[in-house]
Amino acid sequence: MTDALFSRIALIGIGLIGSSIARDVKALGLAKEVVISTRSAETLRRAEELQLGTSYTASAAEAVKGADLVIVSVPVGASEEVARQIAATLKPGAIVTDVGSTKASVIAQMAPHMPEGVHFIPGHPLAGTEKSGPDAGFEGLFQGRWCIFTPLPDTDPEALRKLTAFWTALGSRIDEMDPQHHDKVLAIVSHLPHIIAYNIVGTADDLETVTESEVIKYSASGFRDFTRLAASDPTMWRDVCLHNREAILEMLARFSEDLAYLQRAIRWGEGDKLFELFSRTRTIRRSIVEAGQDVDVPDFGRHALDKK
Ligand SMILES: NC(=O)C1=CN([C@@H]2O[C@H](COP(=O)(O)OP(=O)(O)OC[C@H]3O[C@@H](n4cnc5c(N)ncnc54)[C@H](O)[C@@H]3O)[C@@H](O)[C@H]2O)C=CC1
Ligand SMILES: O=C(O)C(=O)Cc1ccc(O)cc1
Repeated sequence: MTDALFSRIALIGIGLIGSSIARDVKALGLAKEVVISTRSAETLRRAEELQLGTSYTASAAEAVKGADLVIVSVPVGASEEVARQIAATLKPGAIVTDVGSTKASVIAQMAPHMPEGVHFIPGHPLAGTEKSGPDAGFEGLFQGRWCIFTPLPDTDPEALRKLTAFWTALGSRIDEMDPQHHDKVLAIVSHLPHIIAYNIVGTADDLETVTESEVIKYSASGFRDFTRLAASDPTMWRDVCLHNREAILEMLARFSEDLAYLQRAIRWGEGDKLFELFSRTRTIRRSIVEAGQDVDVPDFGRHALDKK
């Protein structure tokens, strides 16, 4: 049990990420009160059944009243709507943060609504799974994972220190970068892999020769990993694609170019080119494993999930 870092925390959105935060806050005693708010009445009721907080309200404006820390965990496309709802009732001196997978767009949506005296610090925990909703969350999701902050230029160092202490208590390692850099890096390491997964599973499904039963029957291979990613929440990933458009399109263009190179090498039987690339990528995988960043399975948090 850690000392309470905050008197009152408001969690807006209580799906996979919000509910995982709630579980950790409760287990670690990081706040005296945890107010939960979410748009859907059914999800709010489920959060209450799971006893994820100390009080529950459908109104985000009500939820943030008197809160020292507000964490917005909604699909990135809903960020502005939430910012508008909470702006007038935020406590002076409160820290407002988010967990969205894209950062420049979230800042553009939320920062203009933040009142003077409120500390808005955008964040992104690099931890999650393909599941969604309050039942999908679990204690320890953020343990050993990166949490990236993209602070605005005039960010109060004391507020940043408090938010760092919060995520550190959840077991995260903290990094800071500017939002544009974040969006480019995440486009290649997270957004593209999901888009590729959605695409390859869609293509397989469209192929007349690969019937549904064959996909299931033979998926105990690399394809299975793609189907896990392709099972990720459609609303969340629609929003990521629409709100990191430029960086994703840039990375997709590079990806397509490199794929064309590979295609050409296969067509012309250029085995040396294929061998050179496959050797290079194998080295990358091995260096990740050696750096201790591998979790045996290539996804975030799978260990903890498997234990459930
Ligand atoms: N799923 C993942 O693995 C990760 C997701 N993220 C980011 O975290 C955020 C939340 O994702 P998840 O928890 O996975 O999603 P989720 O679908 O499990 O939960 C989303 C929550 O937001 C609520 N919500 C939706 N629109 C709302 C609105 N307008 N006002 C109030 N509540 C609203 C939903 O009722 C639900 O409680 C997203 O921005 C996502 O990009 C970040 C890291 C990992
Ligand atoms: O399930 C997986 O493999 C993920 O990649 C989870 C994930 C999804 C989105 C993020 O912004 C961060 C992590």
